[in-house]
Amino acid sequence: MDATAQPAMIRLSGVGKTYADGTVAVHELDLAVAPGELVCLVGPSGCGKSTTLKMINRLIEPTTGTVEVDGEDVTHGDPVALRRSIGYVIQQVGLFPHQTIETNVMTVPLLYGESRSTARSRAHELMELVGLDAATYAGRYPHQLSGGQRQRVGVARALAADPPVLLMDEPFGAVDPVVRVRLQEEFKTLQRDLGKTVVLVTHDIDEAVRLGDRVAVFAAGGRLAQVATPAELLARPADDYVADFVGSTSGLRRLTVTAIDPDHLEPMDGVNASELAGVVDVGATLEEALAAMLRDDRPMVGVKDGARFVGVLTPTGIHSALRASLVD
Ligand SMILES: Nc1ncnc2c1ncn2[C@@H]1O[C@H](COP(=O)(O)OP(=O)(O)OP(=O)(O)O)[C@@H](O)[C@H]1O
Repeated sequence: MDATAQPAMIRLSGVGKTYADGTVAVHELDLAVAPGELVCLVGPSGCGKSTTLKMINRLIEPTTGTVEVDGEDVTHGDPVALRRSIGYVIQQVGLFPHQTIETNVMTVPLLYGESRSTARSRAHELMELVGLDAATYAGRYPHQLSGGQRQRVGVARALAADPPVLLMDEPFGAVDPVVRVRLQEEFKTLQRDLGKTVVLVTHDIDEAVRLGDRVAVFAAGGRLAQVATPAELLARPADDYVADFVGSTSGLRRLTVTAIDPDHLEPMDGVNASELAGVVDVGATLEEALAAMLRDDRPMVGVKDGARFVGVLTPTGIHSALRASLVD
């Protein structure tokens, strides 16, 4: 995408960062993030992802280029006001250890001058929003929560000021893989519902393609190798570096990001319902359809559009859909 042409909530133009010791952390980066979009920055360790994120909220000042948030050049404003308008979630959540969860989440509303009772009810509302039962957890201390629950509190606290923009640095990095996938799915739904603009740093390509509307792949020296939708990135990596980074299992990952296409369904006629491995919605991914077939050990899954059956999907249909996504 041309970083100067589209409407953007966040626009980085020619942004570079060279540290005092001469390390080029980010090199002439152009990236525009649309309102409500979730863009993942992914790449190996040390390629400038965190530096990029911190230049958006001015925890780090760029050496070159401009950073705009909602049309304002952030280098000209007050950095404290800027940081209040941008939620920031990091891996080690940074909760206050000697304060209860409720007090941790109330910090931001109180900073904004809310009364204690309004701040408390806002904190409870936010806890429920991220899937934590306020009655159970409000009075607990951070060490009495699991890693995944602490991460939820971190997200609740970042949402407390209702910022239009959230920056997240490896937000799900500290939790085990099973909890991680659940948090990712819940976060994606929450982000869609709230319409926040999100830039999320991860080194995990699976997380990036699962969560991102678009994925920006970084290479050493803070060079942007490709920005694309997950499906495009997996089907058409821009060069050998990206192809290698998305890996030899990119075919499997494409199952996760490719939706069922009604053109690849077979008619329902003559199919006995007992032959079906359940029913999925036409908006489901190929991964969900294949998972249903493997789970029930049946070679086809029914596909519904609302209440209406639109056909059945077989492994051959999945194969055709994957091939078609390569030539689209
Ligand atoms: N204060 C600093 N002074 C000098 N070099 C730095 C400084 N901070 C970061 N760097 C270097 O800048 C480069 C980019 O670092 P950055 O933290 O942005 O990478 P990253 O992609 O987020 O890495 P990771 O995935 O390991 O967190 C690295 O080579 C790092 O060593």
